[in-house]
Amino acid sequence: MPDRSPPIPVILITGFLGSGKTTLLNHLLRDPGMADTAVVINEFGDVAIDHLLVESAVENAVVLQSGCICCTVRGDLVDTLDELCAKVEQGVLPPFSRIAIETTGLADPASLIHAFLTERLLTERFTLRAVVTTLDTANGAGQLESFEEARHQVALADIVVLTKSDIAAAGAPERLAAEIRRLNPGAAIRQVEHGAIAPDTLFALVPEHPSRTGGDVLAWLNERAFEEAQAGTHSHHDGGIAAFAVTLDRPVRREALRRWLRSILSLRGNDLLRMKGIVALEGEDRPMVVHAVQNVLHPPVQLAAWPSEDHATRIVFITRNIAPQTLRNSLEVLAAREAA
Ligand SMILES: Nc1nc2c(ncn2[C@@H]2O[C@H](COP(=O)(O)OP(=O)(O)OP(=O)(O)O)[C@@H](O)[C@H]2O)c(=O)[nH]1
Repeated sequence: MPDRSPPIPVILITGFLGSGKTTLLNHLLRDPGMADTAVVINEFGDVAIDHLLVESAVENAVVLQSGCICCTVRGDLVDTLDELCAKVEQGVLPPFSRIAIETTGLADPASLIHAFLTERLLTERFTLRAVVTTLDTANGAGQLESFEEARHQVALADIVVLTKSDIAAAGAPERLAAEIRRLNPGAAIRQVEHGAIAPDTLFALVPEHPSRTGGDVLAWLNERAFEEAQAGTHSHHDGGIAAFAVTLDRPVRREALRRWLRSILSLRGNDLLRMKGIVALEGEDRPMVVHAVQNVLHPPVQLAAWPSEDHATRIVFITRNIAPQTLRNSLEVLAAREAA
């Protein structure tokens, strides 16, 4: 596959066991606009079943059978996507212009996201367009309370699709949406019955990752949602997950930012579920966009210009067992040192 072609977008569909991933995927694949989608379905256990349930694009489905995608992702994912590209080159499979990956219900999507950010064979050819998490409205609250995987799936989502509201108690979608906003204030939330949503409508909910060429950085950061979440009440069933925004009104030196990122990721990377920010650099009029998922830092991107009048540094965090004040303090120390 030529390296110069634009990266192929990847849609990651995750969500707890039975939450409606396959139902949603089937519906999306029925849309003519999704005809050139390759589907990768991860199975847990010896017997691959889910790919039999995906109705369309079956000839493009590739099943990872060597266990849970979240444990063995690197080799498997690279091999699988390689195999897919090779089959296209050999004319065995039709060309595709996007990939949809359905994970097992017990997958922690962090390892997959890591792979797409760090694995050269993947970063060269693919770009993660959206992480879509299905959450069963009837059972979601209990799953979030009992299973760390379910909390991570929600914390790392760009879009949470609330399924099965047709069979849930009255008020359940609103209660669950409040819980989701607390875990991941930046995620878009959409109630969908039996997977019935058009792909264009679904993906319009996610701004693309900002790059040198633009992108809606303010929508991507969605900092206001984090501030509102901070102001809200806190539950005792959150597994130590906190979502908050930190702002700094003094610019920081490029080198100091680099050191702060390195130390925070190496010391607390595992508990830093997600970090996104726009940073004012001392002596420079173009801000830096930073983005990390656990201990993996996406290469920082310097934007051509500030996206609005507000030139303050804003960083949003979703953390596990890290007090917001700890991160706030470390950033303030960074800024104060620069000012000294
Ligand atoms: N009533 C109702 N049932 C739904 C809805 N969405 C999915 N289902 C049903 O829920 C069951 C599980 O859906 P799947 O799409 O197989 O869920 P999944 O997340 O792929 O399941 P696993 O792959 O086993 O983790 C199926 O019987 C679906 O028909 C919905 O919005 N309402």
